[in-house]
Amino acid sequence: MGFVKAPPGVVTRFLWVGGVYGMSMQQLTDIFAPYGRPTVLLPDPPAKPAAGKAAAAAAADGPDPSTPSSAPSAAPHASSATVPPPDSTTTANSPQPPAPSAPLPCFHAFLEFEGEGDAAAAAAAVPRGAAWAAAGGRKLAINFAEIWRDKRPVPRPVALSAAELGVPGLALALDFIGTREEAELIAAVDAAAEATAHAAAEAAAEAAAEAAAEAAARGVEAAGAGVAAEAEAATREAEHGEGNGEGEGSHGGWEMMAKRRVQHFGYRFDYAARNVDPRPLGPMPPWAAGLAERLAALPEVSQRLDQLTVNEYHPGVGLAPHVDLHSAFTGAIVILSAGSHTVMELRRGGEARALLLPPRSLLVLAGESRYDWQHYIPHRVADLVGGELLQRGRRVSFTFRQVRGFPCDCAFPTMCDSQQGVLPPTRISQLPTRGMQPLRDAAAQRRLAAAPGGEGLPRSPSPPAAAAPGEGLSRSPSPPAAEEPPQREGGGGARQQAKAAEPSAAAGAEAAASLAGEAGTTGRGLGGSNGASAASAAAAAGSDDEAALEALEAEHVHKVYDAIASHFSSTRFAVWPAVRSFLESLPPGALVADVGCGNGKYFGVRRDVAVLGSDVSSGLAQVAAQRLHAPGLPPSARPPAADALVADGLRLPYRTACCDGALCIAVLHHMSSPARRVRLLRQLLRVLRPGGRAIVTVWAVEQEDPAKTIAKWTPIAAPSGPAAPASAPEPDAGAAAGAGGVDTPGAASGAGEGTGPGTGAGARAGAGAGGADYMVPWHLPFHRPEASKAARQAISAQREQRARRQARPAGDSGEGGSSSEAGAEAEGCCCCGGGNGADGSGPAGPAPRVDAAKGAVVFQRYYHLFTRPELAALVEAALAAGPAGADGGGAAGAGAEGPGPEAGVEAGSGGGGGGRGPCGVLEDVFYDRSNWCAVFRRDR
Ligand SMILES: O=C(O)CCC(=O)C(=O)O
Ligand SMILES: [Fe+2]
Repeated sequence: MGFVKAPPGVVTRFLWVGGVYGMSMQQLTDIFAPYGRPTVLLPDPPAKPAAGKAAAAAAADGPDPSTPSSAPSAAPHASSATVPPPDSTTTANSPQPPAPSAPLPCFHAFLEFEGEGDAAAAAAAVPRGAAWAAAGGRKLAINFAEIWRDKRPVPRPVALSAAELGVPGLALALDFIGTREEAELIAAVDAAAEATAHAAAEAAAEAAAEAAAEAAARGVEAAGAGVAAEAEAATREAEHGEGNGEGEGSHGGWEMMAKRRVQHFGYRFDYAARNVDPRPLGPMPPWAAGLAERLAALPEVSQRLDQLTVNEYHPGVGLAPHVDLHSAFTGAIVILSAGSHTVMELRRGGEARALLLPPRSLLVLAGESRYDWQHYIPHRVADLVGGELLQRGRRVSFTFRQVRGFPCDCAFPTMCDSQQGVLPPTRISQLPTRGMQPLRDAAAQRRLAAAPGGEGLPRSPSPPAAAAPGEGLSRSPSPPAAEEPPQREGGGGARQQAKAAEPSAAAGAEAAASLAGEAGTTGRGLGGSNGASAASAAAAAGSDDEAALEALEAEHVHKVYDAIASHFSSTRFAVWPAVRSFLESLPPGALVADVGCGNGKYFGVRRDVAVLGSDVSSGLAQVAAQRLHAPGLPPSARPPAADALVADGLRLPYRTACCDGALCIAVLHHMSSPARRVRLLRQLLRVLRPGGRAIVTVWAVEQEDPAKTIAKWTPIAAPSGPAAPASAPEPDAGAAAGAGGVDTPGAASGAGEGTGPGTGAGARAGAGAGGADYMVPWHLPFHRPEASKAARQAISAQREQRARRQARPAGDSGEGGSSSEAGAEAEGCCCCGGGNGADGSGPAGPAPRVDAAKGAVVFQRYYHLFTRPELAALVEAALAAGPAGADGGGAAGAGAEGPGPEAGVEAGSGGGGGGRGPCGVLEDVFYDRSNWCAVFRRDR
């Protein structure tokens, strides 16, 4: 226990007084006597260099690098500022306390007062930075101090083998390489760094000459001088052979981190962005490639290793706790130690274990040890291992990994960034400006462009042409542009992302503040219910007003997915077993239409099947397209045989009968009327060839965890009455009914009446057999880059709506003025967009809103939840009606689909099969984790 300066703002009864050297204790007591006669406490004498400075360092291991220091902000001073506790101050370390009148041998002392008031008065009396007459003209520095209890951890026992450590998936091989190879490897990385530095210096010199010549030619002397000076600075920097610490890495060449240096080969890891730069750096040098191959062949590894990070640690330097980003690297992490031992610790939850990594040893982190435990190296100069003190020397570690192109699907979601695990931020990723500065000037850009292996390296070969899975398929008019990573100008895509993220957070905050202000004026809070204006959506949902339905879906499905595409995509990666087994049931070489493909997560599930993905949200189609051309894919990886385009599922731009299979996963529930659902299913039937099969999944009314789902959603009451109870007819009833044709969908709004065999009620069953409509929120966190735009839009939409409401004559609450919902809007609800009929602004239910408490922009998505019989009956109805266009003539062969044909069916013409009965069969309907799934086949 001792004392340290208190953090700013903390007032205690102790004062830290600097500048006391040569004063006596008596003098100090006298000066401060007017404020309560404090006791003077002296700090420890400086520690004697003992057998163990290192021993002390090892035993009093520095605080865990990841946890905030147990001492307050002045912890670095702890050892020098430490004094024994008051009762032993003058005995423990100073057996001969100085006489009261003897000059003090220390530069600072501590004063203990009776109470905080006395200490505060004394502190206030000391002139800041000026001579103080009462102290004999000395300048005293003054601060509050507080007791520091030494909470430094006792060093934990260090395991010597993987078995002893006992973390599954971890393997340690001792003496994996010999001393000669060890020396060669270290020499190779040093040489690589030197070569890079040299080349960069030459390039910089060239650039400097070029820039100066250019400037001189232009006769702009001043500018020329400026450019030349910059270029010269760049040369100097390059000559030092180190990056500028801002992550301008290259292929080889040391990058300076705070305390250690790193080099990257194959791909560069950007510590500021905390992600791998997807652009390959070029082939690894032979020494690294050879080693990578050898390691890859180990049974514990068994995977290609295409990325190498070399870390250099000097004694006292460690590494903060982290998991290697799941989404960036796949499979095992392989670490070869050279030059010196170190101790690596692994921790999970409150548990931590330490393992000795001797020089020349090989560590493999796989499975649980790689995905679920953080690893780190305590910052020490020596390690106490089995009672023996091992001094650390320069350690160079070689960490080999495989870059991953797709989100992680591991079984350890806690630490999985792909699965929304909470990754503690690293120090570097929190630095406010680092990694965001644009490259300073053209000369420096040229320098980087010219550096071998640097920014100017040719990009990975242009992505292979996407598979052309069918003849005569029309693509979206403008193929989706690759979204990320942006072209970077020396600064890197990650920097741009980081930059983009900053204003978004700011915009979020600004948005929140702005709304908070407005909330004040309306007298309403921010987080209110959406129920009020959800009713306006209900006016459209389930009705037969086609324009209103389209507008509802545009607002509450398409626009939302466009706005949240990349965030949504980051949460969608798990391949559903049911969909996988459906895909596996298809013949090799099958062509599959993935209608509403979202981020394209089913592309490539089967490498011998071509998937044609389409989505009405161009945002999601872009994400899916990016998957095909992802620069993150290692060059050797074959992209899946797939393509992505923007298309409306109700108007699929494909030839009739061209697909062997169809996926329609989590799409049908976004269709806002029974007729539109049947239309979508009939489109699937149309593109299937006879014998082709489809799987359709929808959200079920029977949610597995209703408290976390339905209870949080906003129900939309059907305009013509409440949804039917779940006691709907068994599928067979609907199936039987379906054979007789399809009723007018308008009739379906008579939902809840129940349907029975012989009523020809397939579509009617689809409408009302227990299903229910909801608005389901999506929270787009402020820190997402896309949140900035969304927040601004949400705010301006809300302002407009408010303005419209205010402009309305008093008492006019709109069309629905008599309803309580409209009433609520008329009061000026600021938490939801309202909008619809109430102010004639369109189809909207709740508009996106900024929720300051949740730190997110909240969107509302329209969903229709299904019962089993309802889904079954809907499919039966579509089978009975036949493929889209079958009854409308003409359109089917044209490869394009107008609304006409369905209109015929919807109008009740039914019997698309020309009275020949259903065109196929419903093979199965089953429940899978809150979803109903139907598999059906087209037979003719
Ligand atoms: O240097 C080491 O041993 C560990 C390196 C590491 O964990 C990393 O680079 O992610
Ligand atoms: Fe690591």
